[in-house]
Formats: sequence, C-alpha cells, structure tokens
Amino acid sequence: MLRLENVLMRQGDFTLGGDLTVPAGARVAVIGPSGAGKSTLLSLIAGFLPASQGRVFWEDKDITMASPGKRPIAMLFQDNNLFPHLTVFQNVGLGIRPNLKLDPSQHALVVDALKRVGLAGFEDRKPAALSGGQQSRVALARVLVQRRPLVLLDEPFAALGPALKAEMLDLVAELLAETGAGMLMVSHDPEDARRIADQTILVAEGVAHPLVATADLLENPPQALKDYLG
Ligand SMILES: Nc1ncnc2c1ncn2[C@@H]1O[C@H](COP(=O)(O)OP(=O)(O)OP(=O)(O)O)[C@@H](O)[C@H]1O
Repeated sequence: MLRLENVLMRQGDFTLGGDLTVPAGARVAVIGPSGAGKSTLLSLIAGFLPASQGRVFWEDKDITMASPGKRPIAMLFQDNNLFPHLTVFQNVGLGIRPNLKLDPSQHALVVDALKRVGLAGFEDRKPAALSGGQQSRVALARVLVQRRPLVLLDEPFAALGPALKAEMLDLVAELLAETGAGMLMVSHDPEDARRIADQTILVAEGVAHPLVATADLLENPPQALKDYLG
C-alpha cells in the first residue's frame, strides 16, 4: 500500500496537493488536464521530486526522504529509455545491476523476462534493429527484472499506433497480474484507463484526488475533466 499523507508538491510556482492511498496490487490510471501535475505526482512517488510538506509511506515505512533506488518502485518511461550502444540483454540487465556484472541466477532472470515479453532470441540485438513495439517490450522486461511491487508508467507506448498500444497495455496488465505488482499509469487517453485501470486518480485544479472507479469517473466527469475530454 502506498500512502500520501497531506503531501504538497512544488515545481517553481506550481503546487499540487495530495492525500490518498493506493492499495497494494491496484491498477490505477492518472488522468487530468495538461499541466495539471500528473508527471509531478509520479516524480514525487518515484522520489525524483521531494515533498515540500507531508509524508509518503510504503506499507508502514516512511519513504518520504528515500532516494529513488531505495523505493519499491520501477518506472517505465515514455521513450523507453533504451541505450542504443547496448544489446537487448544488457539493456534489461541494467535493471538488476547498473554495472552489468550479473551472477548466473540474475542472468537467468533476464532471459526469463525476455521470454515473457515475447523476445526470446533477441538478446544480442541492438535497439535500432528492433521495431517500436519490440523496443517497448525490452523496456517492459527491464521493469519486470526489477521485481518491484509498484510500477509507474508515464504515458507509456504513446509512440505506438493504437492497435499496438492496446496490445502492449494488455501485456502490461497480464504481467502485473502474474507478479501481483500494482501500477500507476499517466495517460491522456481515457480508453487506456478503461482498458487496464479499474481505478483512477484525477489530477485537476491543484489536487491529486483520491482513487475513484474509472468507469464512474468517465461516465460522470467533473467539469475540469469534462472540459479536458471535450
Ligand atoms: N522543473 C519545473 N520547474 C517549474 N515548473 C515546472 C517544472 N516542471 C513542471 N512544471 C510546471 O508544473 C506544472 C505541472 O506539470 P506536469 O508536467 O506535472 O503536468 P502534467 O499534468 O503531467 O502535464 P502534461 O499532461 O501536459 O504532460 C506545469 O504547470 C508545469 O509548467
């Protein structure tokens, strides 16, 4: 369980408040108008942005001051964040050890993760020799090997076409169900939320709101969301 207790996040003149709980294993969309603070919320949770007020808990542990690497979190970035000069195997291995000195069990973990995302046999390729969808799968395998209980996705797969994006979202949901990890996913597309997140955090007008059922929110959007959805 992740808990934000009266947290205030500050980016220059911009402030965002949040007092909310994300249950373990929940799949949650983060939606709201452009500039409302969705990425700010993810940065705070990941530990890239310090809270200027309030506390962040994971289970019973206060992680307000914990560095990103010490948090129970893996992050999937919009651009996949692959290193072009490294092989697929190495790009995934980085998720376990940045110096890539893997012991045999860690080696096996990478091989297994690549198998689970459908990339067995691609270990020695460089990212440039992969399609966009395959590159996303590598990034997803890197998230998997980290074995963290909470995965943060900031507009994942935005560069992919709609059919491929849907396929990747389904794969994310399937892998999360296997591992029991939870997810927070920023998306501009309410269909993404409907597809894999049964709960949603609305970020609007300076507040990251507590979780509500995605279907209810999208059927009955508050004005700020209505304006944004059009
Ligand atoms: N480093 C920064 N310094 C100052 N202000 C910032 C910084 N980063 C973001 N902001 C401001 O904080 C606000 C929230 O930005 P954020 O990126 O979290 O919004 P968002 O909801 O993710 O937007 P989008 O949907 O457009 O990606 C914006 O007004 C932005 O201009």
